[in-house]
Amino acid sequence: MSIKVKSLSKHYGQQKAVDAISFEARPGKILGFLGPNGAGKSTTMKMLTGYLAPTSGDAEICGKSILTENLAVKELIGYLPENTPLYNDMYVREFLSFVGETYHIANLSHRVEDVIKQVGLTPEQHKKIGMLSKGYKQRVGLAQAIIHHPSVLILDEPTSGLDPNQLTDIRALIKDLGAAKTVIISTHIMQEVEAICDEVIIINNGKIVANDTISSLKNQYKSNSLEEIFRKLTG
Ligand SMILES: Nc1ncnc2c1ncn2[C@@H]1O[C@H](COP(=O)(O)OP(=O)(O)OP(=O)(O)O)[C@@H](O)[C@H]1O
Repeated sequence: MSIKVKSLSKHYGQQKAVDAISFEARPGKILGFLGPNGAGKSTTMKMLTGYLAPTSGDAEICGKSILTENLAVKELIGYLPENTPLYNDMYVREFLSFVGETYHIANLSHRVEDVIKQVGLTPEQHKKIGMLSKGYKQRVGLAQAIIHHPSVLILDEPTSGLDPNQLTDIRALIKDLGAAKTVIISTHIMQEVEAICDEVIIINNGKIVANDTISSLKNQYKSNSLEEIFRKLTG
């Protein structure tokens, strides 16, 4: 298992944003992390990536604890946060080199070259990040998430606000990356889940209400519509 979440919680005052959730994720699978607004998806992702300390519980990323091996965990994970914060005044290559340096990547200029190709940034590679369209900014976000060859990718709504062409490209890229890595992706687009995810977790009010493959959820709820199942479990 490359991700093992053990009774993880985050409380904000009285509110249990994430309430003792446990789940596992393995390599070669894309796990869809679904739930209504405010369900606790981003909070969970921030805890797994070491950006937010849990109130209780723990998680292991490739055997390393998020509580005690925070630095090792950051090296194992590529993270694309919601509303990707990027340095708008930096050029694409400059930014990716900067990120690469923080990971002490050998042959960095080659790696930057490769990652630019991989995410389809070649035509825009000489621009400042602030000049890029949303879809290309998202590609820069993905590039910074994969530059250090992480085993685990955590992507928080990576396709929100993209046009249909960009959407197709980014989904294909995520699917491609998912072949060798463990990928967790949060999204509100059920079509996307059907297109790229192998398994789904549905979270509601900080608790897991479903954790299964799409086909077995459909069987269990006797419905062919993931949207309908989502509404049933979270409405
Ligand atoms: N820093 C914070 N302080 C207080 N409450 C917070 C904080 N961050 C998140 N919350 C609350 O925790 C709950 C879970 O938020 P979270 O952002 O994890 O939800 P989400 O499932 O990612 O939602 P969305 O789909 O809208 O992105 C929400 O009720 C939110 O208001």
